Amino acid sequence: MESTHPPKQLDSLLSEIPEAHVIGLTSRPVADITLDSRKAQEDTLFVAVRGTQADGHSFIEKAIALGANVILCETLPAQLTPEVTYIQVPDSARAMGLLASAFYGYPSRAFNLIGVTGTNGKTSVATLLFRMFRALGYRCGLISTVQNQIEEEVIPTAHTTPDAITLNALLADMQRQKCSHVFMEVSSHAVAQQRVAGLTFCGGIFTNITHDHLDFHGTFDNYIKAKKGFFDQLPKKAFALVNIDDRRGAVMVQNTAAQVETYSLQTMATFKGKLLSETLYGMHMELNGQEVWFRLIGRFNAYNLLAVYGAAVLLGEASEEALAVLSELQSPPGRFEQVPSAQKVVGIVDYAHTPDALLNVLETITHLRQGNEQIITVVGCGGNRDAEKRPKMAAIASKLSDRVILTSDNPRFEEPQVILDQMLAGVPLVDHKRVAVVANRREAIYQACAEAQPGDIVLIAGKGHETYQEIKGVKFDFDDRAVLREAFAAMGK
Ligand SMILES: CC(=O)N[C@H]1[C@@H](OP(=O)(O)OP(=O)(O)OC[C@H]2O[C@@H](n3ccc(=O)[nH]c3=O)[C@H](O)[C@@H]2O)O[C@H](CO)[C@@H](O)[C@@H]1O[C@H](C)C(=O)N[C@@H](C)C(=O)N[C@H](CCC(=O)O)C(=O)O
Ligand SMILES: Nc1ncnc2c1ncn2[C@@H]1O[C@H](COP(=O)(O)OP(=O)(O)OP(=O)(O)O)[C@@H](O)[C@H]1O
Ligand SMILES: N[C@H](CCC[C@H](N)C(=O)O)C(=O)O
Ligand SMILES: [Mg+2]
Repeated sequence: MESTHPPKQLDSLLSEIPEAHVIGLTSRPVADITLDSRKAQEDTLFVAVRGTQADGHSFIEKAIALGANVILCETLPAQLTPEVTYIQVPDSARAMGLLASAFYGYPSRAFNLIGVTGTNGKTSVATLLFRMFRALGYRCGLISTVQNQIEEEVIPTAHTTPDAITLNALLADMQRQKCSHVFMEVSSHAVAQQRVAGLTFCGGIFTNITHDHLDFHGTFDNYIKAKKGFFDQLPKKAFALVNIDDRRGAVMVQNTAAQVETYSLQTMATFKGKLLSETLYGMHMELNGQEVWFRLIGRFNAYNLLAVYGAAVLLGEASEEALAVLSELQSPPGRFEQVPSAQKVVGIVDYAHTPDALLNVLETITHLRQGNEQIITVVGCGGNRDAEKRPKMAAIASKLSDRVILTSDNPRFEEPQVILDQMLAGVPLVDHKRVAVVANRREAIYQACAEAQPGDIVLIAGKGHETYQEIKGVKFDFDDRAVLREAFAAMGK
């Protein structure tokens, strides 16, 4: 994002990073901060970060050639350019977070900032909170996988949690637009890469942790550490609201300074819920003794609703009013989104792209099925992402569906057939006869519709709200909901 912010003096920023070793002038203007050398301009501060593909340190000269006057780095170049100021720090990503926050005038201190972390449920919880607080009359901001939003204004995004500079620029916009509450997803990548360093949160929420992103974190322990890192950073005044039914819930908050509060469907907790009954249209729950009907379904959504309710109460909202608003809210786009058909086939598009999410969604569908209707699942796994989840997701799909069509998700730079072979390897031999492989996602959805009889349930999993399919660096238009609707119509279903 290009900065529209007034220049700052470097001196005033340096107090954020007392550990820094500085070479060169410190009384000079900083017009912008960037971590991409290609975006450097006159008076830009360039941050050299070691990434997964490249080392930002190798682009220092390029940034200077484009006008960068300050370099923030971990290792000094062998040759220093005389007119340039070098700031050497042990962790440039972390220093960047602190500087970005100061550069934009500490926007996160201007409102209530709530971060949501966990493998699944972040978008659901953050979006429900955003919609709920707007309905309660507050001016709100949202930072999520689907989109960023300031009140009515939608700002497209490519990340769940943007980099520290983009993020602080966005938060500064939210401050300018007088938001009082901002709800954001905090991905594990974001914590590991220090994208949220320097932000002041007034609350953190932990939904759950299950298998995902082992390609990036290496081990499950590292993945847990990344998520826990978020709670370790919370200030004393903040709340840390955790799902205590998750095995790792207690670990998340063992070193936090924040006030710990819990939610649960199973045990004593600050916010205790019970799922009383559910249909395809909603569920009936008890929350701290109050019975409420919600428009969302699935036990996983009972957890999400508890988290949202708990956060609202911790933010000072009256319990009855909060529940009244919450009971009217619909699921976010692509989360258990139903696509109706004339012949009463039940179409469901869901963003389940982890083993746990797929299991939850299929268990919910199994629980809701009335009799002999078939469950037909179309699912794939993304390329250039965790490969270990592929056989697991296929195994879950084949165990809990009558018919499975394995297909492509976003292949990115991988060969679709290689991903499909890895998925198929997880399907027990006895189940192979119920599993088809159709690499083309559109054809796979059409095949599922062709096989569906009235009353059957067709689940299209993995891409939810996404409106593209990414193949070899190109994003082609593709929307599961539109294709499913089109397939139903084409077949007169
Ligand atoms: C794995 C990962 O998180 N990658 C992110 C990371 O890129 P990277 O570490 O690979 O960067 P790199 O290409 O190695 O380059 C290193 C540094 O050199 C710089 N560079 C590079 C080239 C050049 O000419 N000049 C230059 O200065 C780059 O700007 C970068 O600072 O930093 C980049 C800049 O912030 C991100 O855009 C990029 O996101 C990529 C596109 C991505 O796909 N990320 C996904 C995995 C992600 O972050 N997902 C999470 C959500 C996951 C979830 O919860 O399900 C998210 O929060 O979105
Ligand atoms: N609390 C939950 N527990 C387990 N599964 C959930 C939960 N909430 C949602 N899901 C499932 O996970 C999918 C993704 O949900 P959501 O988008 O809210 O998660 P997320 O954490 O934001 O994911 P991402 O990491 O991609 O940002 C949903 O489509 C649903 O299948
Ligand atoms: N935030 C997740 C989204 C995965 C969505 C799925 N459709 C895929 O492309 O793998 C990721 O970047 O891993
Ligand atoms: Mg999300």
